[in-house]
Amino acid sequence: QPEAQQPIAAPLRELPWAQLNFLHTTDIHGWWGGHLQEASFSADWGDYVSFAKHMRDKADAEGVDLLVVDTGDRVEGNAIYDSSKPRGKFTYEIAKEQHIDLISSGNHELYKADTAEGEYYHTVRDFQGSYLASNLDIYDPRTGYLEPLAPRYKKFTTKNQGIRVLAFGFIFDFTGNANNTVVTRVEDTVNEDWFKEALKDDDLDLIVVFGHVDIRSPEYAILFSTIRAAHNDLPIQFFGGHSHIRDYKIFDDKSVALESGRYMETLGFMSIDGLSTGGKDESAATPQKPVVTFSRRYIDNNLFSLRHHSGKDEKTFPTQYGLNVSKAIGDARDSLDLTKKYGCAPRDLWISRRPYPHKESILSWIEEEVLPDSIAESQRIKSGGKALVIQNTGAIRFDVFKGAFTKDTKFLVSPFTSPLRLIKDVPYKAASQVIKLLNNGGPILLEMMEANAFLQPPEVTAARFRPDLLSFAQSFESQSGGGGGGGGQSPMLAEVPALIPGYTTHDDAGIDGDDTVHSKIAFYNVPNCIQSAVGFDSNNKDEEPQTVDLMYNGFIQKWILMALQYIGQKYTSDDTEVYAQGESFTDIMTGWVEKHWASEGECPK
Ligand SMILES: Nc1ccn([C@@H]2O[C@H](COP(=O)(O)O)[C@@H](O)[C@H]2O)c(=O)n1
Repeated sequence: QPEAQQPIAAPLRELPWAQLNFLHTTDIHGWWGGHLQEASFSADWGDYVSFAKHMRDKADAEGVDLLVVDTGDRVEGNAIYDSSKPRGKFTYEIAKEQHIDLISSGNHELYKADTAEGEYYHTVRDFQGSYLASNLDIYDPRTGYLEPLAPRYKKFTTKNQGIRVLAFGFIFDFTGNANNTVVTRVEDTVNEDWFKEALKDDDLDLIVVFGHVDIRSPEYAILFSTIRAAHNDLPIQFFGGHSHIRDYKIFDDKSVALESGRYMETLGFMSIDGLSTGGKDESAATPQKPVVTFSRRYIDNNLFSLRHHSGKDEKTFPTQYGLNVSKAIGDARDSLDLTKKYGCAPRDLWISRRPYPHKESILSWIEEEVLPDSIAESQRIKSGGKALVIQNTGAIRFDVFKGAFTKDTKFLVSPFTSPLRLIKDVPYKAASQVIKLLNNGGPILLEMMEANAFLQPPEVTAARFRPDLLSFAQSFESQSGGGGGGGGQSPMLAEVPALIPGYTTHDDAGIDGDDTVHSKIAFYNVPNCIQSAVGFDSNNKDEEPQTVDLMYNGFIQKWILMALQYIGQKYTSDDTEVYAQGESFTDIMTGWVEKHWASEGECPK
């Protein structure tokens, strides 16, 4: 994109090409334009189209194969999707310009009935032959009959090596979908006849399981053990998503899983050597080697990396097709007026690069400034009312960088449309317990685990399977380096001068997965929810009110009501109402920025 930052040269690790190679994206969430404010991730979907073309050409020239995979959550999280009317107006047209061999749905394609229909009418059709839905059905909007959203599985033979692949496309055991789709639990799917039949095939060289599933989840554990029981020596390659992190899991010596981050930051590269091949004809068939070798690389999505890995330069990298896609993205951005400025952010605000609470925590900013200032303007507070306002941290999707706070920023931080809701005059003794139940273990958290529904940012939720992700020990002051954090550097990387802060992934294969050698960024735990007291000081016992309005993001209503029930307060959804004719947190935050950060002209650097 014309406004994107220039990529910065950095030490790179090469791509480990092999007999079968994959490019993998996941959790793009509408970031088709890439990251305009971050040099490390400044390439866009058009650049990825050019890159994939060069990679396919290279594979063809060397007689190996390349498959392109996307594992869902392409929607919600960026103004290109969320601010267009209808939502998705540009997204489907942009997405379909990439050639994708294996594609599946995420949970964000299913939260709303119209988004699932968008998937059915656009993406499933645009990627016919590639889209799989092993455990996902939709009520056909034309007939009303429940049908698979797409074929359950597919078997195909790769173009150059003649590798016979059986592929499945899954979604995790998601329970928050609208009622026009049905997700079958993975533990039930593996007992369905079609799944057992599909596995009864001896003419296979590889099974690929791809999906919107955390690679360390129980769902993938079940799929691994079921498939391994049916094929004790067959290589199985998993691709996952949903937790927004880079990760690689080794199931056994012939099965691994790759997860490739989020928001167009990462292009996952995976390769396998030593597979048997059925051959394009029988005489070309080859047996599986005694050792099957799997390798992975997480590519930072910027032009420095993409040019290097495709062996191209500034002139030879862009294809005409890729340039057209980039232009279409730019035109969409212009037509949505995404550079419209609401104000100037005076400092960086981070979701998890700073501890909470902290002056540079976006959660502290919302809790201490945005919500109290904004809700204090309401008639009920002005006329002496008091409120507790609860916001789930997972609804805050991205950091704010010092400088212009634009329409782009608004939707990156808070893309969701849920209105703020409230229950009037809840006894304070009960209302003040709710946040504790939502944050501190106990029955509500068990219910959330059971429903696979979490309130934190996904990358923080991911840490439940990976405690090493978190920088627990350090205090912010004790960390080296400013802007990028820098806590907990490994001795090896700390000795390399002037590295750019970025991903330093530690996965089952070690610490050499990232293509770009970076210095480490701190990553802190955050609570499920934050809470603001409005109209009184919650730290002053003398100001304790009798009752408060309990306000919350409408997305978490189920959990608020459940928490109240546990405390003995029997409220139902009939007792709730929308705040300010349905104003969303997104609108409230933007209004606050316009009022408090307004500024004419360029923002100070
Ligand atoms: N309308 C929505 C949808 C989701 N969230 C929060 O997002 C987090 C999960 O995100 P994924 O990308 O992993 O699906 C989770 O914390 C949800 O609470 C939301 O606030 N509003």
